[in-house]
Amino acid sequence: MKREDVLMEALPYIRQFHGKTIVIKLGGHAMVDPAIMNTVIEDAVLLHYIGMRVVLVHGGGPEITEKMKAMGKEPKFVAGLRVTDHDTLEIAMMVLAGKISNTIVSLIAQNGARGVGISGNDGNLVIARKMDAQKVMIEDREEEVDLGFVGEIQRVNPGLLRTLLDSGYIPVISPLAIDEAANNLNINADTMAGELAVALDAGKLVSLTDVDGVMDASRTKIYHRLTLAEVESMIADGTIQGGMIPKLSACIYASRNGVERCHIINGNAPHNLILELFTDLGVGTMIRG
Ligand SMILES: Nc1ncnc2c1ncn2[C@@H]1O[C@H](COP(=O)(O)OP(=O)(O)O)[C@@H](O)[C@H]1O
Ligand SMILES: CC(=O)N[C@@H](CCC(=O)OP(=O)(O)O)C(=O)O
Repeated sequence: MKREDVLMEALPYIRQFHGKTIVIKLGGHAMVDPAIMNTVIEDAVLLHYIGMRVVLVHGGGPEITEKMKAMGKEPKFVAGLRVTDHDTLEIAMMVLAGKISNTIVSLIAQNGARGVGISGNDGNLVIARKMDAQKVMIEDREEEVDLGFVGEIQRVNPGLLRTLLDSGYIPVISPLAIDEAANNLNINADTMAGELAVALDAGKLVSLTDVDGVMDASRTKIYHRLTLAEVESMIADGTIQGGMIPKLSACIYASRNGVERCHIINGNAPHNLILELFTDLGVGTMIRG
């Protein structure tokens, strides 16, 4: 393709996205290589400079798991959610709101923009309640498992985010929330990103992970376009599993509540974010209602 054709393909998208809000979720599995992570932030800063209102929500599951193991704790997940006791919550807060948030904010500064790291508990941004015990099958019996300090989001007060965006900052959000009694709660980062996208009337929700997009059951074929009905049937028949479930549940929720497009892309290949947004075919999976 000629260089001018590349630009011409991108220009209509640049015009279309100007002024729109985009919530970008950086999965823990998409933040393993610092050099590629830098290209993701380069892309996010580019989107900011072409006039998009960029909000970053980060995960950090693998790093929380690593720190738990180093402290002799065995991580446990139920339906993709981490069982979070008091010590695990402290580790999650250190890793998410401490190390990862600060790393992303520095990368934004290195790329010439201004990031502000906040958690869902800052300024009562995200109010949650402790999630009810979940039913799981253990051998042949159904048992209830208490997830501990894991939150179910009740409401979002996006005023603080709007103020930051209006002032030209890129907010970087850690997936923690606060309950009515001011306890901190651990939230799945994809769920958090979906809720924030809806609260901000975002045009787009993009989730960066470690696979190219939503794949078939044999994990050999990627789907570039999926409808909500197709996603629901792939969850029901078990094609979509594990950490992909909260990701796609967030897409379903966001799409049903006004977010125009949701994308799942691989964050481990350089510049996939702009390739997905500014090319006709894209590189990952785009979901629409
Ligand atoms: N149908 C599917 N297509 C692609 N990946 C899937 C699918 N079902 C389950 N997965 C798994 O979901 C994982 C991504 O979720 P997760 O590990 O939670 O990532 P992240 O830390 O980026 O949020 C993939 O690595 C893959 O193993
Ligand atoms: C309740 C719950 O599961 N919280 C997640 C928060 C981080 C996260 O979601 O990170 P990824 O996006 O990298 O998976 C956890 O503790 O792992």
